[in-house]
This record gives sequence, C-alpha cells and structure tokens, in this order.
Amino acid sequence: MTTFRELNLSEALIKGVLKMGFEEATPIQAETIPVGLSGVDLIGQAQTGTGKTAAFGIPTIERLDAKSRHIQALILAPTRELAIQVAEELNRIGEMKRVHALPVYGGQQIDRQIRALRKNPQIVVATPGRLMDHMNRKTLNLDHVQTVILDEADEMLNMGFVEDIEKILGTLPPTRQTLLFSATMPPQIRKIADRFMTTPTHIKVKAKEMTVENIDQSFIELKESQKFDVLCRLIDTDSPELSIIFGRTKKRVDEMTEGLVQRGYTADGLHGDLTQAKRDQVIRRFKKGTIDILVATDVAARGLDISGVTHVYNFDVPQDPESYVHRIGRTGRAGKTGSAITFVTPREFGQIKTIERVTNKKMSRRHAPTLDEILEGNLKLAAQELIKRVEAKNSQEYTTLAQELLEEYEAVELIAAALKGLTKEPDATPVQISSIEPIRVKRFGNNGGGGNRRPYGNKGGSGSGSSNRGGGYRGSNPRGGERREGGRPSEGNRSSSSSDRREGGYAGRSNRSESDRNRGGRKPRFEK
Ligand SMILES: Nc1ncnc2c1ncn2[C@@H]1O[C@H](COP(=O)(O)OP(=O)(O)OP(=O)(O)O)[C@@H](O)[C@H]1O
Ligand SMILES: [Mg+2]
Repeated sequence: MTTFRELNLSEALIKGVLKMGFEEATPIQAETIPVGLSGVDLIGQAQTGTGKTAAFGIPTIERLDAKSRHIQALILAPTRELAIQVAEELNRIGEMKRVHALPVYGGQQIDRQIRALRKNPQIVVATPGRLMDHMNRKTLNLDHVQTVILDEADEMLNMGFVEDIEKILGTLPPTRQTLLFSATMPPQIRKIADRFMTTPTHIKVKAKEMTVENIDQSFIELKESQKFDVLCRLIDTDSPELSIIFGRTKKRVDEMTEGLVQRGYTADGLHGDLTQAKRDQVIRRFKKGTIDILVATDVAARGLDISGVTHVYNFDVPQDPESYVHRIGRTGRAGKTGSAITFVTPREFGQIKTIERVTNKKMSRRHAPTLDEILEGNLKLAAQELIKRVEAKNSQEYTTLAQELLEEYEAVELIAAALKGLTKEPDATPVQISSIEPIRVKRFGNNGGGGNRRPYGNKGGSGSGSSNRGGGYRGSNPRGGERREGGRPSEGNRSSSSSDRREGGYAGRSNRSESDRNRGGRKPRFEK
C-alpha cells in the first residue's frame, strides 16, 4: 500500500487529499502519479470507481503554477454531469494550493461561462462541443496548456467527437503532456494515441475481470411485457438505498419514470433531451436522496460518482460490453459493495454470453420474484415493524383499548388484522411501457466471430503492472450522501450555442440516430 506522502507530493496536495478522506493511494493512483509527475504521456486504465480522477488530477495540479493566470490544464469529458463532477473533485484536490478548475459545458449560458473564464481558472474541464465554441469565439486561450486529459476517451470517440478532439488537440502546444484515462480501452483509442501522444506509457491495473469483484452481478430472463412489474418487485425486495435504472431510449426513460411515480416511488429521469436546469436538478436531488431512483439513458453510464448507489438495474440489456461495464460501475465504488441486475429477453440472450465473455465474469441467473414471494417478504417486514413498535414501548395510551378488544376478540385475530394493516400490498396500478425492438445479436457480437475483445494493451504491453486485484482499498470518504455542490454554476436557460445541438441529445449508442441528429447529423466514425 502506498501513502500519498510516499509519492513525494507537496504539503498542499497531501493536505488536500487527506481532507478528502483519502488515506492511501489506490493502485492506479500509486502507479500513475509518479509517471504523471515526470511529465510524460500516459494511458491509464483501471476498473470503475478506483480513483482515476485523482490519478490524473493529483499530478496535473502538482505540476501547475497556482500564481499563473493562464489555463494550464485542460480536461475533456463526454458528458456535462461528468465535467461538473471532475471539476468539483479537482477543486477539492487543489483547494490548499489555491488552484481553480472551471467546468465548461453545453446547455449553460455561454455569457456566464465567458465571465467565469475571465476570472482565470488554471484548469478547464470541458465537453468537446462547448470547448470548440469557446475556441471559435476566442473566449479562452489554450496557448499555455501544459497537460491535457481525455477522461473516458473511448466514449468521446463513440459519441462522434473525434473530429472535435482532433481539432482541439491539434491547437494545443506540441510540448504539452497528454493523458488518457478510461476503464475500457477499445482498439480505436490507438488512433488518438498514435496521432497525438508521444510514446505514451501504458499503465493498466491488472485484474482478472473487467468489472470490480465487489459488484454482485445477476440477470433475469423475462418477456418484454413483464419488465416493469418485475422491476417494481425487485425494488420492493432489494430495498436499494439509491438505485439507477438504465433504459435504452429517452422515451423509455420518460415512460418508466412516469410509471414509477404513479406507483408511489420517488424517481426522476435523466437524458439528453432535458434542459440543463432540469438535468442539474435531477442529479442534485438524487445525490441528496430526495429521489432515490434515477432512471437514465447511457448519459449517466460514464464516470458518475454518487455515493449510496447500491443497485444498478439494466431494464434493457446494454448494447455492448463496454456500456455494461460502465453502467454497473455506478455502484460498488471506492471499495463499497453493490448489486447489478440485468433484464434480458429470450431473443437477446446472446448478449449476456457476449458480455460475460468480454468481462471474463459470469453473472448468476436470478428468478423474478413472484407475487407470493413479494407478499411473504412484505409480511416479514410488517412483523418486524410490529415487533419494533412493541419494543419501543411507547404505545401506552392504546393499552386500555387493547385490553377491551382482547376481551371481545381472539389475540391471534387481532394481531393478524394489525399485520394486514402494516403489510404493503404490491401496487398494481397499470403502467404501459412502449415495446422496443430487441438488440440485434449480430451487431452485438461483432468482435471477431465471438473471440475475446481484448481491451487495448491488455497483453502485457503495460508500462508497469500491479499485482493488485480489483479496486478494493482502504480509506474513508467522509462526504457521504451530501456532496458539496461548490463550483457548480447555477443553471441558466438553454443557450442557442451550437454545442447544445451536438451534446444535448445524447441517449446512448442505442439511440444513435436520434442523438446524431441532435449533434448536427454527425456520424460517429467508430461504430462498434
Ligand atoms: N485514494 C482514495 N481513497 C479513498 N477514496 C478514494 C481515493 N481515490 C478516489 N477515491 C474516491 O473513490 C470514488 C471513485 O473515484 P473516481 O470517480 O475517480 O473513479 P474512476 O476510476 O474515475 O471511476 P469511473 O471509471 O467510473 O469513472 C470517488 O468518490 C473518489 O473520491
Ligand atoms: Mg472516472
């Protein structure tokens, strides 16, 4: 185990990370921080939730000059929520060094961002489309950037941002350091690496499986028409603290959200067609626990770090194994445990096999809870509740009435009636979710006739390996469910900036044509 002191960091940075509750460096941090500090280019790959943000954030902040008024580090992220979150984390790491990171993303008023940029942040965390807008308007100067980081680089390629990224990287000083991070590294990444990186060191935290071992993974085979009722039953039996339900399209996300609310759950939806103000509100309420179910497209699959997410439900089987890895990685973060349950229709069963093959991890088959099982579970909960109330000994004012009732009725009958009153009956409010075409297996399994799709550099090409398995590490994170929202600019109206059209409609790969239209009809160059 490596402490941050052993990594030769300045006092300001050590204080910063200790204040965040980090006691030891995670494996990816221990391996990449020294390399990052040396100034060379770096590709970092490690499982979800294992601290990649700080792995690139710490050396980047350490290397920059807090007194300078120039932008010295640029981070590109695929979604707005991720840009905001990364900026927040960097602001915490750099707090003692008085370094400021500004998130810059589509959907927020550009004037507001221009004013914030005039305050000279040393770090800008941007979505590619909006950054391009600022570059075209000359409202930010990237001449002094010494480090550029592509967080979730493969997803930015999936989203069709490759041209923007090429343009952005092409304008940066050639001497700058380039870092590239993700939990998954499909071979296309090599193109970016070849073109824009100088003999990068490849660091991959070795792990037997692509997913962290503290996520319990299962699937349920069922008919499309059964999905919604089964989902509700699972939520009732699993009682997640916070959960994320992934759906394939924006329409399904809207319908599911509406249905859950109708059945009395506190849920809200997140997808690319919502205004930025609404997106901000949903995330804020989910982090606070005001809503405990987030229904989302793949827009929420990458990078989001929300503590308390104990369950991920894939209402629709993910389009590809990468999407699966990132979706389920929203739980089981920073050494915590989590559960991931994937729904699969019989015709799509091949996807489960493909995912298992690529992630090198078997999912267990789970059966949909029956109504009887649900009732039995609810009855047990009611009995526990009754016992709790008896033990609390605070029902004295009811004892006289209870005595009178006991004289007239059998004790067993009275308790049975009380239990019935406390038992939650499954809600059968009818909910209609529009049906959807099954994923075509052919497209899904197109990785070389069913062979293992190896993540880039998996075969010992890494600069230095680690014997650490998985993402488990010690160290507490005291923030709990209440994350500081500092650094998050208050929401403005949707601006008419061109980046909105490109970034606004992201619904995940499954909804590709729709999201492409929203990004100006651009076709992603790297189809999977
Ligand atoms: N050294 C550490 N000790 C304890 N907690 C840490 C440490 N480093 C990071 N964390 C916490 O772990 C959580 C996950 O970190 P982070 O979001 O950087 O993961 P990631 O590897 O980028 O995951 P993803 O692939 O999903 O983006 C965060 O809450 C972060 O604050
Ligand atoms: Mg991340």
